[in-house]
Amino acid sequence: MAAISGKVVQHNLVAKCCQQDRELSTKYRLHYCPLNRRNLLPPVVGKLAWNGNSTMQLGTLSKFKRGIVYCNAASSFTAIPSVEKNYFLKLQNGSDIRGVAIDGVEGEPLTLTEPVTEAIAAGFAGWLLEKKKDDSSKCLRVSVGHDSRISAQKLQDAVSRGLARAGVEVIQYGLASTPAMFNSTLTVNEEFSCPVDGSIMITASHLPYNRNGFKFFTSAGGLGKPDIKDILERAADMYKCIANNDSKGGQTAVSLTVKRVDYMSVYASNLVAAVRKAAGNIEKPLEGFHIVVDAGNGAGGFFVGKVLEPLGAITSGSQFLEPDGLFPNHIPNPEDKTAMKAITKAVHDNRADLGIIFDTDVDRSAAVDSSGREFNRNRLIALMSAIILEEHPGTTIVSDSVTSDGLTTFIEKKLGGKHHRFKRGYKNVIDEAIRLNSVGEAAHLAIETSGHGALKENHWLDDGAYLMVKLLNKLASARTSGLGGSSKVLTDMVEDLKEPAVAVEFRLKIDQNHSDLKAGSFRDYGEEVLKQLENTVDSDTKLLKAAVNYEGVRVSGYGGWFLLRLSLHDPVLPLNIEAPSNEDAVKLAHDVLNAVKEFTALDTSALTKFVGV
Ligand SMILES: O=P(O)(O)OC[C@H]1O[C@H](O)[C@H](O)[C@@H](O)[C@@H]1O
Repeated sequence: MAAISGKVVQHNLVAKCCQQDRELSTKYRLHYCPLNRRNLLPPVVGKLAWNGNSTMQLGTLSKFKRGIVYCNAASSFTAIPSVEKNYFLKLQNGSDIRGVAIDGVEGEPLTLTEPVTEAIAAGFAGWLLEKKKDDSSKCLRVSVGHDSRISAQKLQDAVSRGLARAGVEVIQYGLASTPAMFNSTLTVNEEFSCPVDGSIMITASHLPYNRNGFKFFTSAGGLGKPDIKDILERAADMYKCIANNDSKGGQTAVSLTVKRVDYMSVYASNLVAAVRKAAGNIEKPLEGFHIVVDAGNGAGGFFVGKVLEPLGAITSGSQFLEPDGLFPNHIPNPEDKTAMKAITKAVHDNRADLGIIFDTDVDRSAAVDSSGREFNRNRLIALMSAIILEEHPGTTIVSDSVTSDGLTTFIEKKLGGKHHRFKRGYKNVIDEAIRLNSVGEAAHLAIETSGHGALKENHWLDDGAYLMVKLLNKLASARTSGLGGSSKVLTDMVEDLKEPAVAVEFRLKIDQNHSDLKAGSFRDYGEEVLKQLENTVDSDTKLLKAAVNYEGVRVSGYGGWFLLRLSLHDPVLPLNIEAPSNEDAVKLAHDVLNAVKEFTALDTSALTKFVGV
């Protein structure tokens, strides 16, 4: 743990340091704009005032004065282009912030610049301070971690500056997983400066190398859409403040303390403890199990050395554990076919008992059994449901909307649980499970086919590593109770899951510039497409609309089903089809195509190809 302090120097020197030594780059000296608490109440545009004498730390102020923003130092950037508020709002991606952090990809201009990042971090600090205003006696602390992206260090530095502007104590974790960042708001361990009041994870999950983004946490969980909007609005005002001061050239020297903490060791030791406990307090409950991990060069490599090996597992053949933000081997994403092939091959090549794969920031995962069968998508949900329903008989399993009919039958008929098929989006699924519990319906698992899975017992946190821990618990406890020593125990648990012969997904793009949109939004256009499809289905006796459905149009027919819905983020209508044969899948696709063909802004070429027209 290193405490670093510094004085103001030119930012270009900082940039040079960053280039010279990534590891040491946070030992910068920086310009600093220590907003006092007043700055962090909702800013009122047009009432910015500058106070060259105010160096008060946030925690020491007790009185609030709304509407006036005090800044007393210069920006750390030499030339800050002015941007509109809308620029910030466009960075919102559901309950995350996402943007382009590396320049050079055609058609993808840089959006997450350092000043923008700094303003976003200051916006979060402002939001957090307002939430914690009743606890004004202490200086707030915020942990910052990142995945393996090549822009990580640059953004971590900018985030730290933004937080420091607000007088917030910055605790850097370096390479970390998203769930670990949330956990740092709950862990009580003063040696590691925990719990923190808030946490920022710098990640863009499985998106290409040039993207990056932020997820935010407090002890209440991940922030939701309205909070993100609030933070971006604050950031837009903060940005003005930075740019304004920059143009005036004012600078004030203050020091910044950055603590570095190896929190991933704390987080991993909790996972180790959970498996040991489940196995009856055995020190090495996985001794003899051969488990290979594919971290896809993301942040998940820790799972081998810090979780599996202390538990006694053999991990030889694990691959792509070293962080590499160019992702040279495959996209770190369990939904990606190449990624799943890679871990399946590793299981075969090493004759392993189990394969585990994580996405870049480890909030998602999937597994592969010793025969190479995937525990992914519906099969992962089925396996997790089997485990959770053993622990909580009759409980409700909340899933996303693209889950199969076979899964419902499995959960309800075989496992005796209740399947609540809700909407796509991990936050939607988690929030729905929390809501069900609040109205008296017991739900212990919220899980998406994407590999996001959250358990009530784990604070409703979608944690890919924790999901895998539940599988390891099962392996270890089965062997302890003499039920065998291989992943067959897991495979047997989902033996009765009926899987469709054909499962396909088409992502039908809406051309936002097409005249057929009549200057309306792609969402309105997508809704019209869905309405049209619904009307067509209603008049077709071979098709049956799902009685209960929370998203898009879900229809049964020809022994299978389809779901057409609006993407959460993109101008896209994803179409999922599952059917007992290719012929039946084509029939379903054909019906959808017929219903939507007059929507000329919708790219149905892939669907047309599939039906062979
Ligand atoms: O609606 P889509 O475009 O299919 O995207 C939906 C997905 O978006 C993100 O990746 C979220 O993290 C997932 O939770 C969600 O399922």
